[in-house]
This record gives sequence, structure tokens and C-alpha cells, in this order.
Amino acid sequence: MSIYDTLNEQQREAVYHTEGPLLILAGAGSGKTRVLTHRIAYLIEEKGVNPWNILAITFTNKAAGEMRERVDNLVGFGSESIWVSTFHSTCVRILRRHIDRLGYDTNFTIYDTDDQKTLMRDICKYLQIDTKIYRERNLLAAISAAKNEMISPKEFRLRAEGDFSRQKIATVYEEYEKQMQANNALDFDDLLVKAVQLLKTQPDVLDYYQERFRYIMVDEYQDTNNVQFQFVSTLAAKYRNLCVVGDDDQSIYKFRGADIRNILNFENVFEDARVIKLEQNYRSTSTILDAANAVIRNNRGRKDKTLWTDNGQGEKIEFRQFDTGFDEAEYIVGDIRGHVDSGDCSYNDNAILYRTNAQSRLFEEKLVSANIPYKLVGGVNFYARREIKDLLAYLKTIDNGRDDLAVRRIINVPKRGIGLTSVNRVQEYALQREISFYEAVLGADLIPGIGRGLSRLESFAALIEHFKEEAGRMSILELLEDIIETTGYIEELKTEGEIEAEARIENIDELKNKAADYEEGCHERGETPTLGGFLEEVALVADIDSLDEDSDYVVLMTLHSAKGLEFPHVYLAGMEDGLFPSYMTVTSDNPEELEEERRLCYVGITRAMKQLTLTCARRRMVRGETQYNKMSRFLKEIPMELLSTGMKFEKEEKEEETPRQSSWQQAKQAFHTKAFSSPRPVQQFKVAGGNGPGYDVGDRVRHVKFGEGLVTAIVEGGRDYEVTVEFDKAGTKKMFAAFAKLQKI
Ligand SMILES: Nc1ncnc2c1ncn2[C@@H]1O[C@H](COP(=O)(O)OP(=O)(O)OP(=O)(O)O)[C@@H](O)[C@H]1O
Ligand SMILES: [Mg+2]
Repeated sequence: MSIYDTLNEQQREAVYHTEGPLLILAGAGSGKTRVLTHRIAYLIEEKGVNPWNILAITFTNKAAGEMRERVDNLVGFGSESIWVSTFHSTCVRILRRHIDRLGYDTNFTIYDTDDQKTLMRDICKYLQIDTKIYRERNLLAAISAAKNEMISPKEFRLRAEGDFSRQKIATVYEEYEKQMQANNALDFDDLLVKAVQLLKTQPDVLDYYQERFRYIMVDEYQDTNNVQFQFVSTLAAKYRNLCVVGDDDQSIYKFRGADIRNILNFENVFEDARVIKLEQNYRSTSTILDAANAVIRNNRGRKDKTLWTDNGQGEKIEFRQFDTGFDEAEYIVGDIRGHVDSGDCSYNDNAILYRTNAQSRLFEEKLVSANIPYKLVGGVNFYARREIKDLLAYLKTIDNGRDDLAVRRIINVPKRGIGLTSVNRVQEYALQREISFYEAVLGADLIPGIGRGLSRLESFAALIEHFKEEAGRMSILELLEDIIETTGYIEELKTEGEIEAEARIENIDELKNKAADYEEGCHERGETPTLGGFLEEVALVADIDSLDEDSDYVVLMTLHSAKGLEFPHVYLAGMEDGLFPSYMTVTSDNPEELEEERRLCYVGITRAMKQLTLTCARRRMVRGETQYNKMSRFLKEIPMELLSTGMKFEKEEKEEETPRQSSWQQAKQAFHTKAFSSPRPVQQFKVAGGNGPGYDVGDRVRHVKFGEGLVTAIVEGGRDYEVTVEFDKAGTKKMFAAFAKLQKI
């Protein structure tokens, strides 16, 4: 039996159709991605195609990783020379070799959103733009939209004729491009734009890549935007072996310029394209599939498809409505705990999906306190957050100043008028003299051409020296507070908007808790707390964080990042009008926006293989305010008989209680009181009810990285247990139980 026997007839047809354009249009879970991977295997093994000649593109790194894995399993030899990557990394690889043709240096920097914002702030100041009228975020969005349509600043200006505000944006766009080029930097949109520009203007480069990528495949094609379409169609123009797979019902990136017309018009652009439809779903139970079909049926602008499965009915869909988001999180985490403890499944069979990133925090808190390992996909873990990194960079600079990256990170944060030119001068000088960046700052008066920058560098150095002197007599907590106060860090955060700042300030509070905990821990052990010791401990936790990679964890992510993935058990949380569908779409009179939300709901439901749980809350904190929500209209589109707890619907009709302090707020308060109070050593642990880390002082444990050791202390902290272990080889380490994942032996 060959691997192709595991495919159905239509799938096989798609795999065998190797020459010429091919469009596979099919619903969720019908094996589109599977066809792509088998097609790659077929090309190599049956058609003798050189792996080198194959390019497979997907949307997210996670999807690319999974596809790579599937391909590696199917293709034994040479699979590493196949390019399996996202649009962005494909473009980066090409640009690193050839972008000099466009006047950039091949070691260009890639600006992330933060960098873009910083640059935009500078530009607005320089051009004296009123950022109350032209919000930085909106300016960046306008530029991004233009780039996705491949509209240059010049063309933008032409099109803005007669429109004052578009003219203004054109000016900003011009300046932005000028600065980017001067900094030899590209933003994410540029990666594609420049790659297309390169292919379209350099015939020899185009020829090289057309010869190289004779077979091109694109997954999740429904979400390509114009420039991405240009990229693949230009590359495929010579051999025309372009295979795209997608599902118009899963197009969820319109806000980023994804153009569903790319899929609907494929047959017009490639006239001889073969179109294959797949109709059998292999992923989900019929109950889940029926629910998905029932929801998506309400969209008008779609090609009708029928999906069926012979996976059996499976379990009913669980629906629960809670009073608060906090209760919702508690239920879901408890449910996962129950399933895992009873041996039904492992952590990584479970995914919690939600509409907005902000919803993750409640789940994170609950998971940490239930001691359940989790991974935030696409989100940012605590120690990777900007404000935490900034403050740690201050502490590192104060501690020894040898970490150039840290010093450079904060030299102009908050803004103190030290521009890139000065930073580069300092950097060059440091390199020449073979001294650290901070040492160069200390001797800034010796740097040639430093000019006006000198006084600012001098006051920066004075500031750091002042903190250094303070560090000698202050506690770390006091030092942190002083840094925040003296530099005006929080005021600066607030200029980005009160709402964003609020979440960041909460994170900063969390870091202060951590510092206080560390110092008290030291005192209890009779040790002297030091800045270096604190940084070491934090580095350890931050480092252990990344070990999550191949262990067992619950996955948390937004619906957008879940595309293409599948999990036995999916929790779709926050099914509320005003949250999902979002407030914007509920209040807008554009029906297309609601349809996009509904497609997102279809994506969410179809991620589930065996069991789907839908939850919502009557009240929840959104941007610091209590919001009262009705259950999502999408829920009501699901036939009652598919739900296990249909009765729960009635509850919604009940009178809303008078607003009182929500249990979420109470819990939050309790959490803070707990976090600020001193940590208390826990001598003897009762592991009952899943509390406690699962081992006691005196137990021997194993750690993935440090090997075996003896638990010498367990301290209950604000959110987690801090465990001290004397490792046989690695010495004594202190770590958070949730991250350390110690195994009792
Ligand atoms: N012919 C088949 N026989 C058995 N299992 C199959 C078959 N085709 C697909 N599957 C399985 O069904 C599941 C869904 O397949 P796949 O992820 O390729 O679907 P998809 O169409 O890409 O879904 P999505 O639209 O969500 O991206 C996978 O677990 C896959 O292995
Ligand atoms: Mg897929």
C-alpha cells in the first residue's frame, strides 16, 4: 500500500495533477493541507522532481512548522532542500541575497510594530503632525494598506489630489519611506513589496527564481492579499505549476488587505486552471460539522459547499453561560484539569480560543494557579513584554553596563532626544576602541562628530550613575520605583493611550511584586539580595519559559492564529455579542464585516475534532470597564439539538441583576492583596484538589535541563509556587513551579 492509498479519489486527483495551474477549493478539515504535503512527496518520489525545485508557502510560522514536519515524515531523502515557509520568510531569504539591486544593503534590519511606532512618533514630531487628528496607529495602517496594494508614496500623492487629509498622509508616507531607507530597514509589508519589486525589475533574478521554483504551492490561499498574489503569480509565470488551496469560508484577514477575489478569480487569471473540490471532512464529528455548517450558512457572499463526514455523531456540543469572565475561565481550566486527571487526554489535546488577545490573561492566571502548563501562541509571555524588557534593561545597565543591547534598548526610552545618528556614532566608536557601548557613552566627549548629541549622552550617563549610586543603598523594589519615577516611564506609556498603558502598568506592578518576593526570600534565607542575583533569577525563569517548546501544554490563542490547526478538544470562549462578533461589527451597518466575523466563528468551530465547548459570560471587564453582553448571535445559529445543555438558553431571558462588584473584581483584589503580602514558606503540602506543585520539600525531582535534585524549599508566591532545588550537578536554582515542570522521582 502506498501513501497515496490513504487519500480519497478527489484528493488523489489533486495530487496527481502536477503540471499546470490547480485550484483546490474545499471546506475545513477536508484534507487540503494533507493534499499539499502528499503532492510534494509525489512530485519527488514519483515524478523525479528535485526537492530543490519546490516552494511551499503557508501563513504562520506554526503552520509552516507543522507542514515541514508532515513533509519530512513523507519524504525521506532531500526534504530539507524544499522551501517550506511563510510568505515573509521566503521573501527575507530572497532579499538577503539580492536587495542590493534596489539600493539597500543586504544586512537590512526588519522593523517590528514597536519599531514602526517609534519611527512614526519621531516623524510626526518632525513634521509637526497633530497626532490627535492623525493617530500614529492610523497613519501606519494607511501606509500598510497602500503597500499591500503596491502603491508607492508618489502614486499615493497623485491619488490624494484634492483631498487635504490624504495629502497629509502622503507627506508622512514619503518621510516614512525616506527614513526607512536611510536606516536600511524594512517593515513587514516591505518584505513582500520589495521582493515583488525585485522580481519585476531584475530579469536575471526573476529568471533564477523561476528556474528554481518550478513547483509552487500555497496553503490558505483565501487569505492572500494583492502583493502576495503578485509574488506567487510572478514566480509561477514561466512554468505555471502553481497549486493553491483554500476555502473562501475561512477568509479572515480582510482587515489586512486579504482579497477573497484572489481565490474567486483564480480561474480568470489562470484560464486553464483545473479546479478540484473536496467534500469529505476527516477532522470532526458530524455534530461539530453540522454546527459549523449551520453557522456559515447565514453568510450570503459565498460559494455553497456541502461537507460531510463519516466520523460518527460524537458528543454533543457543550454550552455554558457564566456570570463573569472569571467564572468562565475557572470552569474551562477546571474542565481541562478533570479530563487530564482522569486520563482522557493530555494537556496538548486542549485549545482555548478567543476573539481578542486581552482575553488570555484570565486564562493564564487560572492555568498558572492550577499548575497547568500552557503556551500562548502568537501572544507575548510575561518576560518578553516590552515594558518588562525595558525595566530589566535599566537594571542590567545599572548592574554592570556590559550588556550593549540593554543599554541601547533604553538609551532613548523614554524619549530623551538621543537619535539613531548619535547611537550609531557611539557604537562605531565603541567598536573601534573595543570598549563597551556604555563605556563609550561615559567618554562621549571624545567621540568625533558627536556634536549636539553630547549633552544628552552626558545626562543619560549621569542618570545611570545616579541610579548606580542609589542601587548601593536602596532595595531593588525602591530602585525600580525610582527608575520609573525619575525617567517618567509611565507618563511616556500613557502618551500611547490610557488603555494600552493600563495593561502595561499592571505588568510593571507584577514585576515589582517579583522584586519584593525575591528580596524577602533572600532575607529569610539569611542572604543579601543583590541586583545581579535578582537578574539571574529572572533570567532563569525567562529562560525556562522557552522550554515549553516540546512538552505537553494547553494551547491558548486567538481565533485568527488557530487557522489550519486542529485539536481534539476546543474551548471557544467569550461567545458574546459585542466581543464575538466584535462591538465594531455589531454596531456597524456594513454586513460584510459581520460576515467576516462569522467566517472566523466557522474557523473556530472547525478546529475541533471530538469535543467542542462554547462559553460566554454575562459581564466582563473590557478595557477596565464592566460590560454587559448578550450571548453571541452565532450561538443562536446553532441548532438546539446539537447542544448538550440547551436549557441554559433560558437563563439569558432572566432579569439582569443589579451591577455589583463582580467576582472577577473581588478575585482581582484578593489576588493583589495576596501578591503584595509577604510570601509564606509552605512546609508541608497537601496535593489534594490539584493544588500545590505535586511534590514536597525533601522530595527528589527531575528537571529537563538541570537533571536531578532535591527540593529544599517551596514558597507560595502571588501567582505560583517558587521552588528551590539543589541540583546534583547544576547547583541550587530557584524557579516557578509552573514553568520548571519538575517531575517527582
Ligand atoms: N483521506 C484521508 N484519510 C484520513 N485522514 C485524512 C484524510 N484526509 C485528511 N485527513 C485528516 O483530516 C484532518 C484534516 O486535514 P487537513 O488539515 O489537511 O484539512 P484542511 O482542509 O487543510 O483543513 P483547514 O481548512 O482547517 O486548513 C487531518 O488530521 C488529516 O490528517
Ligand atoms: Mg489546512
